[in-house]
Amino acid sequence: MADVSGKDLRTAGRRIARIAHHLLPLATPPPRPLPIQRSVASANDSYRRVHGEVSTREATWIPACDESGKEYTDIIYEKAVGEGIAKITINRPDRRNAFRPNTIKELIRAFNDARDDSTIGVIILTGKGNEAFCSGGDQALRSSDGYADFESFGRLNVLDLQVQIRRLPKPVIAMVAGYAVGGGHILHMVCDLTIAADNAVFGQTGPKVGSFDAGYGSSIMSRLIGPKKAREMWFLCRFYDAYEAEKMGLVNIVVPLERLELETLKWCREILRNSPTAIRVLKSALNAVDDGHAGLQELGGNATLIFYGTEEASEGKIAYLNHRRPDFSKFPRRP
Ligand SMILES: CC(C)(COP(=O)(O)OP(=O)(O)OC[C@H]1O[C@@H](n2cnc3c(N)ncnc32)[C@H](O)[C@@H]1OP(=O)(O)O)[C@@H](O)C(=O)NCCC(=O)NCCSC(=O)c1cc(O)c2ccccc2c1O
Repeated sequence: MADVSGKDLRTAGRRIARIAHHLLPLATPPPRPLPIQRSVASANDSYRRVHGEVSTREATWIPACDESGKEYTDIIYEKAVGEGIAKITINRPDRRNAFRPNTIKELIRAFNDARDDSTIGVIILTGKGNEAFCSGGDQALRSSDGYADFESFGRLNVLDLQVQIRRLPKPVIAMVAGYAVGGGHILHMVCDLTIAADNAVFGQTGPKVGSFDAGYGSSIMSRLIGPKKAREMWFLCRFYDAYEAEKMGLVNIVVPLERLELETLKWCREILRNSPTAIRVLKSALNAVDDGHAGLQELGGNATLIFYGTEEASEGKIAYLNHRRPDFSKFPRRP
């Protein structure tokens, strides 16, 4: 009998397995990959023992205003009592929360306030009611040079809002119930995270109504879902339900409509447990490559911000103010 080594046996075993695989009846489905686990919910790791469960209770919201003290008409701006969470709600439900220039001006004011308020760590953007997050620009106000409401000239000021959200050094979470379409779909895409209710519907409509967003609306989408799917979304203008959107990478999680706010609050509270500076730097780092010079500026600004808190940076400033040479000799030149 021939001398068969262990290696030969293993090779033969692999070949037989390969052939057997091809011979399997077609009806036998290949093994399904295990469902992706969202987070490891080990009940007893030391982090959980120290920090406890993240609360899923409701928040107590109080109306907020910005330094202008002006009333909001198109949005609702609120802060959660004692929580570090701001909520900005587009409040035009009878228009499926379509935005007009004034809506965008108010959103910009509220986002600025939430950015400057050091008690706020996370911002939720949402739409009033369950029918729509936002249906984009108000078509009734579209003119030959943008959208015009109280002014005689048109605007595309939603583009300024998109940039503001992208550069805002705190996480912005889109909380989506109902339609997020057209410019509303772009708004959720520029947010850092999207929590979708199971009734959410996503899609672009621009080419159907003679419009397009060739800025973030195209480039961020392509990054999020890939160039082929982005073409599909823009060229065909189909709508996608929440689960399809989740598969495409457009949303982080789909939850029952009635749990939408509680789940969003849980995500906010989980973020708020973590280091605000780490979150801030990470947001700018995650955007840096795509945002080019503006991305580097944001990331670089964070480096300067952190450096200003050091003794080494202070030495430079104090020496200048005291008209003496700075003594940097005591600071290490780290490898
Ligand atoms: C969102 C819908 C799919 C919802 O359909 P549904 O059947 O549930 O509701 P209705 O269609 O009956 O709507 C109820 C009510 O709301 C009005 N409405 C809804 N959306 C808008 C809107 N966007 N503008 C104006 N009015 C709206 C609707 O007319 C009804 O009013 P009634 O008086 O008749 O009761 C469906 O409503 C829908 O498809 N809406 C339109 C979506 C759309 O095309 N949006 C605009 C795309 S363009 C855009 O948003 C845009 C965004 C940008 O960021 C840009 C950036 C740079 C350049 C251009 C941009 C741009 O154009």
